[in-house]
Amino acid sequence: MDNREIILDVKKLNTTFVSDRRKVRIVKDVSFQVKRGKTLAVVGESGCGKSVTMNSIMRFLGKNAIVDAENIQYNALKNGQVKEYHLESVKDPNGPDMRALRGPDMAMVFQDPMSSLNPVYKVGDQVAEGLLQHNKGMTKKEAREKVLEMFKKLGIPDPEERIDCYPHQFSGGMKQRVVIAIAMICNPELIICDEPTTALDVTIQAQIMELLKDLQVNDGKSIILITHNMGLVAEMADEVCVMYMGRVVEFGSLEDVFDRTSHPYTRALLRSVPVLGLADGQKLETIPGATPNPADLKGGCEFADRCPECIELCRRGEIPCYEVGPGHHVRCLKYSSCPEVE
Ligand SMILES: Nc1ncnc2c1ncn2[C@@H]1O[C@H](COP(=O)(O)OP(=O)(O)OP(=O)(O)O)[C@@H](O)[C@H]1O
Repeated sequence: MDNREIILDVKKLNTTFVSDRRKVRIVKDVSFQVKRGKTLAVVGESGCGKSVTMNSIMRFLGKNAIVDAENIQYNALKNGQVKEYHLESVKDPNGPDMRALRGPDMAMVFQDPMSSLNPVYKVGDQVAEGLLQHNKGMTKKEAREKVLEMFKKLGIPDPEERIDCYPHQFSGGMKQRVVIAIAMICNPELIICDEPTTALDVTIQAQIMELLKDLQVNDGKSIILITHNMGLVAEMADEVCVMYMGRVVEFGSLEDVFDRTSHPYTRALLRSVPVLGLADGQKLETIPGATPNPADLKGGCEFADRCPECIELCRRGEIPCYEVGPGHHVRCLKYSSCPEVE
């Protein structure tokens, strides 16, 4: 697949946090691709490293994080031409290279709108800030017009009045629309949404998801959606990346992961959430055991202690990833007769 089709290519991403006492590797050899104009859902239990993976790509982590990768290639498509950016070689996470990309190319929407908005500034000014920063010649009046246009597009009612309000004057759903406006205002190609609706009630959740789907389908945006909600995955995702303890354990199309589920962890994860409702008398299952502490891991498959199909070999060395079908990758020795993925 060429760079036109792939907007983000991540290969062997590792992130380690360093404290005064020890180093803990949280993200381990993570590889995945995001197709242009498609939605990739990233799922897995709390603490498996989904946010750290995305924050490593965006270089949002603090000084105690060591980010290392073979490749973090962002392929911008502007005026029909592809331009490659190698984010793995960016030295300063807050330097001009990353700052130029964040906003006009890649943007992030976080879970809690309140922590993304500054309570003491008018929402309109917060949305305009990115525009003015990235378009040096733009006047405040022109920026205000663009913000009004964006508010209308995102379904914020009475934009002329709302633009001069403060965050506390907005409901949760409206605040999240403002956060999406901040992410969208510079027209990025790739939007990373980290559980964008977790803090919202169910009806508002559906509206925000519809908005994101519309941005993907009608504006051709590429979306990475981190979520715990398998119903949302089924509705939104073209491809799914399943993570467990900092590793990608299964990656494939929505159909691969939902209908041809291959990794024992994905199977357990799908059985533990009501995807399409349960049959009469059927109980929701839980995954036995608990996620181990990342600092206490031994060799072998991280899921071994909780896996019903574990064999002795699973506890030794690194477990390779196998291609069980076209583009369907599974990190499990059950598939060792399939070709190994690098
Ligand atoms: N700045 C940090 N310093 C040290 N450890 C961290 C830091 N940020 C995250 N971690 C650890 O990294 C692990 C993965 O966290 P992460 O937030 O990526 O999980 P997640 O899969 O996104 O979980 P959730 O679904 O709950 O958001 C956790 O064990 C967390 O404690």
